[in-house]
Amino acid sequence: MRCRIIKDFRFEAAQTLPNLPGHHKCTQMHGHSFKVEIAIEGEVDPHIGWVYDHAEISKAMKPLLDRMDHAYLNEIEGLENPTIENMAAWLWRKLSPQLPGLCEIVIYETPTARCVFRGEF
Ligand SMILES: Nc1nc2c(c(=O)[nH]1)N=C([C@H](O)[C@H](O)COP(=O)(O)OP(=O)(O)OP(=O)(O)O)CN2
Ligand SMILES: [Zn+2]
Repeated sequence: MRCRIIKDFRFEAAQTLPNLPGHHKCTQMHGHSFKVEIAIEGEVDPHIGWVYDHAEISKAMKPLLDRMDHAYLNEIEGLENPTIENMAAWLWRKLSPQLPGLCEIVIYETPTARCVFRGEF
């Protein structure tokens, strides 16, 4: 049996988007309450009854959340231009070596705006 497991995370962070035209409001520093969904797909172990412990996802995310939460994202190496698209790609590069079956990362920067990334570089 194959299943997709999804774990949600939240963090608060500040950002500017430096590559936008100067008149764009997002060139000003501002903050978001980000939500991240990490999805893993795989075979369910027939004895244990799970793909793998979703605590493994939390473990892999912890150092990344520690860096991003209440941070100015632009100061993090690789996030100098922290659009949600670039943030999703950054997370993918960090997580994929540790999380077999990683299949989708969704980042919400507001309740109505999100990016879905499936590892297609
Ligand atoms: N494709 C992307 N578009 C935008 C991004 C992004 O990362 N990828 N980011 C932003 C800014 O971060 C901005 O702060 C988003 O804030 P928001 O209030 O959602 O901006 P809007 O004016 O577009 O939202 P409304 O719901 O229309 O008020 C912008 N775009
Ligand atoms: Zn923003």
